[in-house]
Amino acid sequence: MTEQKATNITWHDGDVTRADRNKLLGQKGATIWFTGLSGSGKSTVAVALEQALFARNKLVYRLDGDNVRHGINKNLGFSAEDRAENIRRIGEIAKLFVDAGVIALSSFVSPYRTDRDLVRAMHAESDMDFIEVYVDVPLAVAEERDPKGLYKKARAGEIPNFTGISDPYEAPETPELVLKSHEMSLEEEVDAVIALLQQRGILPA
Ligand SMILES: Nc1ncnc2c1ncn2[C@@H]1O[C@H](COP(=O)(O)OS(=O)(=O)O)[C@@H](OP(=O)(O)O)[C@H]1O
Ligand SMILES: Nc1ncnc2c1ncn2[C@@H]1O[C@H](COP(=O)(O)OP(=O)(O)O)[C@@H](O)[C@H]1O
Repeated sequence: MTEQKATNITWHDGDVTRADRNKLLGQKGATIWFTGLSGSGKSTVAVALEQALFARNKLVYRLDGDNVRHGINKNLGFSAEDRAENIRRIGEIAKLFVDAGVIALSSFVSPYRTDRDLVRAMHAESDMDFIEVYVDVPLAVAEERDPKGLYKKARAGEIPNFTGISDPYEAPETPELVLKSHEMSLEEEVDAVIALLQQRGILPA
């Protein structure tokens, strides 16, 4: 992919600030970033959390493969370079949601530490909350679940560069939260995220 640097471009500030939008919505935008193997439970937890937050009158939006890899990132595959660009763009999109005052729930394998750390740094640069949640299951559990039948195909050599089988997954070293979805119920996972958001002042106690 040819990289074009942004030159001769000036940021144009508006009169309505992020703080104004947060005040209007009565909430603070933040990114909750789920990472883990395919089949670890990222989407399942994000869907349940979305419902729990919405029930608390919070404006929340999920970013996942369906609305990203089928749309804005449909030109990207699964090489390390394409995954990096996938995650960079998703990081930028999540930031737009946070700037709008929304709680963004992002569920991507995001297997490389440097890619996730870049997104973390992008948020820090703009003074935005970034909560990394590692959905941690042994490969054997994810493979046994195989909700989309992809592990079977990967083992048969039909999917190259499949995370956990023929491609690496670099576990987070200091995530804000670890959810062992093979040892916790879905309800316990949602409660754990909500408790953390309360602790961080993103949700009222
Ligand atoms: N080679 C390979 N490796 C891993 N996953 C693969 C691959 N090919 C297709 N899939 C399916 O695509 C989903 C992963 O896409 P992501 O955008 O989350 O990947 S990444 O963050 O860019 O690594 C992943 O979705 P989830 O199962 O929801 O995690 C898979 O269903
Ligand atoms: N405690 C749990 N948390 C999340 N998912 C679970 C749990 N127990 C079983 N599962 C199952 O594991 C699978 C996880 O799939 P999915 O959420 O699509 O994973 P991912 O988005 O990480 O690929 C689903 O079939 C889900 O029902």
